[in-house]
Amino acid sequence: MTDYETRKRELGVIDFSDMVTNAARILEEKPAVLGAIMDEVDCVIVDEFQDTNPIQFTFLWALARRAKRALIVGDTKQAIMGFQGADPRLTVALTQQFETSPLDRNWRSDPRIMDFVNALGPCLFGDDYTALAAQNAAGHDTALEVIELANKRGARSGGKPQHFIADRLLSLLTDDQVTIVDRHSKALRGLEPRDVAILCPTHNHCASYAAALRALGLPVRVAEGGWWQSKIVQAACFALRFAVDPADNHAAICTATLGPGATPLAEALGALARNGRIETPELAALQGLWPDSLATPVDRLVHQVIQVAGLRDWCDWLDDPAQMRADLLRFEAEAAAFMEAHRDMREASGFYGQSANVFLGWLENKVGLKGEDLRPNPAGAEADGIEIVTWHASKGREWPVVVVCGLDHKLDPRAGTFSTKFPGFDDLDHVIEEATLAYAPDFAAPEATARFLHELYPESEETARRLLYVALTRARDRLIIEWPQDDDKVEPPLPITARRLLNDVCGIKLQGNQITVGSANFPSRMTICDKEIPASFDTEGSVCLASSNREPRFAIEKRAVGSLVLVVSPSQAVATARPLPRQIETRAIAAGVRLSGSDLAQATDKGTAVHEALRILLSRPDLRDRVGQHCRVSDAEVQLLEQQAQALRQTLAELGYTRLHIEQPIELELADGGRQSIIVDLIAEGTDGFMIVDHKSGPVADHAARFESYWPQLAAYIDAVEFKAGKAVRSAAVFWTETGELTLGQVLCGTNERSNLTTPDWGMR
Ligand SMILES: Nc1ncnc2c1ncn2[C@@H]1O[C@H](COP(=O)(O)OP(=O)(O)OP(=O)(O)O)[C@@H](O)[C@H]1O
Repeated sequence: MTDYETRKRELGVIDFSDMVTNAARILEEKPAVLGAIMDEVDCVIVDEFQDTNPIQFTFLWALARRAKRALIVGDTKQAIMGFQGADPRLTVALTQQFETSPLDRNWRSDPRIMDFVNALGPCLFGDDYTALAAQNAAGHDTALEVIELANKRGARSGGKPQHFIADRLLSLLTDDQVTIVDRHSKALRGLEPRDVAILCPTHNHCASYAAALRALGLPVRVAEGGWWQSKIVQAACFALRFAVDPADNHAAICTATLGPGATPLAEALGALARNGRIETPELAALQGLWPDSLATPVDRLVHQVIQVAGLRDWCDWLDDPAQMRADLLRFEAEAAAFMEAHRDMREASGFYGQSANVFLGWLENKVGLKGEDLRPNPAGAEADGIEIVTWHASKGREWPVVVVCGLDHKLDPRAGTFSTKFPGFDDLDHVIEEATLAYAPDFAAPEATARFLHELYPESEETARRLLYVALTRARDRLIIEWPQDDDKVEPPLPITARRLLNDVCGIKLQGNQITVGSANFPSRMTICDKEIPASFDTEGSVCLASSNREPRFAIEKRAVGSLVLVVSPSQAVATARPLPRQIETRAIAAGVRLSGSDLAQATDKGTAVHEALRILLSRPDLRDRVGQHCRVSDAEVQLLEQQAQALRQTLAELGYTRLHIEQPIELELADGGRQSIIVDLIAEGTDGFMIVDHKSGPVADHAARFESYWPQLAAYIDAVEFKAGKAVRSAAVFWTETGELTLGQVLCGTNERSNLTTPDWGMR
């Protein structure tokens, strides 16, 4: 661990837990920082407090205890993140030391579900359990249901639990009599797949239930995250990183080992150690994209990377090729979205520039937001499907109909895992200082492992109780419990399962059409399953809920897709009908600026900074003092850019253009059905026409030749400006920021006709 810490320091990097610990340390050691933050905060609110681990707590506590007001919301009954170091005793300690106001009402569930949960509560949590009074009226339909399985989950023949659940959901969804209360209108309406969730203990369970539902043509949303971690997406990310920085060894190793070549890790590391480089065809092809990759727009670069690394073909060799292709398509779509996202929007969320690394940071940030990591469904039109989530991921969520599955899953402590131990929580200011890390070793001899695991059983059982509580409290209208066969194990240690908790701890009994808990009876619909696979699976495919052939109620309506609209960017135009100006002259108008800041490593970042600085200096010279910090450029550079802005203004005025339109957006519909969305850096307006100026931040040697190569782009701007403004563009210019020169030419054609406005010829430049 010490070596790890030292190495991190040497490399100047931090890991995820450092982010929280360092932040907490800064607040502790630098009162001025804490003061500056707290000056801006009126109230600190922490939700889902029971899942806060003590490291996070130290950070949040530093804020909360100095806040003018603090509100902490949590429920120890739902503390299920122990594996991340959360300790429910922290919540208990807090409730003992501060004023609390218990929540004793429930606005979610049908009272018949709540009565059942309230009967189980004291069995699971003892006297600490506060019954929640249901606030909603009882519905008209069944609220509790049990599906009792005849087979054990592992039985080799007959139907599996997922078949019976899928079969039951199919009948519910095709029965017009089944209704639920619409959350918004409060009116009764028919049940739809999106109203239903299946809660499973593990991701593997989720996958098997999804497969069974799909086999019956039921639409499914496996709401587990995983797109970002999908093999193809990770491979694409690393390949992209490598394409913009072939010296990035980490990206090289990951691309070589993850990607199509599947080089063994030892081999890749060996090659790196011996030769300082790994040689694979993919890496060679990716390296070939460099250094052009630094200046290629990200969406185009992503496309090139996928092509040269052969990622699309590789999908066919992976498990679930359709899913992989869908994942990869989303990656491409995200690159396009990144390019299209308005610069201000990106910058507002802290992402400057358009480089590949900024894109990956932007994407990672986006994926981290709730609900953004879902994998696209390869079949499409599944957004309205039945959701399948783990018990853990169901926390905080709710659905009209919830099926709780996998009560037979073992929740025993596991060997080879770490846990955090805290001696006490009396002194909330110093909880972390006494903490220790405990490890449950995994020995070859099971009895040796068992000795260590033995003492973890009580804690695991507590967690199992809370997990069960979370799962049972997600339903609004109908709670369906899959009731597995017992495992028949009688010798201790008995496995910890939710089923055993319900049987042995709560004393649940299933009798006739009711569930009995102690002396209380709860009416419930009982289905006692056969051993055989349900008949609906014999006629596989004949049920017409398949995504391509589903009734409109189950899917997005089927309709012809209109012809695609081409969105065109003039910077990609490679040809124009407009003749090149006959005379092209270049004038030096100011000193050149070449940004040197290490913050702006990529060519595109530098270009963005120059454009942004000129935009501000031309349109809001009064904000000059804030340009340096905003654009991450030095004072000396701001001064040069300011001189350039003044020189531009003056030169344009001398040419007769006194009114400037800075970064003018223009949106056009083209005659051939395309759309053009452009931003012209500078449109200068004079009495009898316009001059357009485009800033270029790269080096320039042959001005006239470069002007000519940009001419299709400038011509597209001219067309657009003439069409929108109805006045002629008299001249066009490129302002080379690196040299402070202006290259300009007289525009030869007159006012454009709308019919002339067509998609510029574009392709790979
Ligand atoms: N005062 C209220 N009036 C009507 N409906 C409410 C009210 N408060 C909450 N609800 C509804 O009750 C449901 C549960 O609310 P919410 O998710 O905030 O509860 P919670 O305490 O966070 O639940 P849990 O911790 O079990 O996930 C939601 O559908 C919410 O819209």
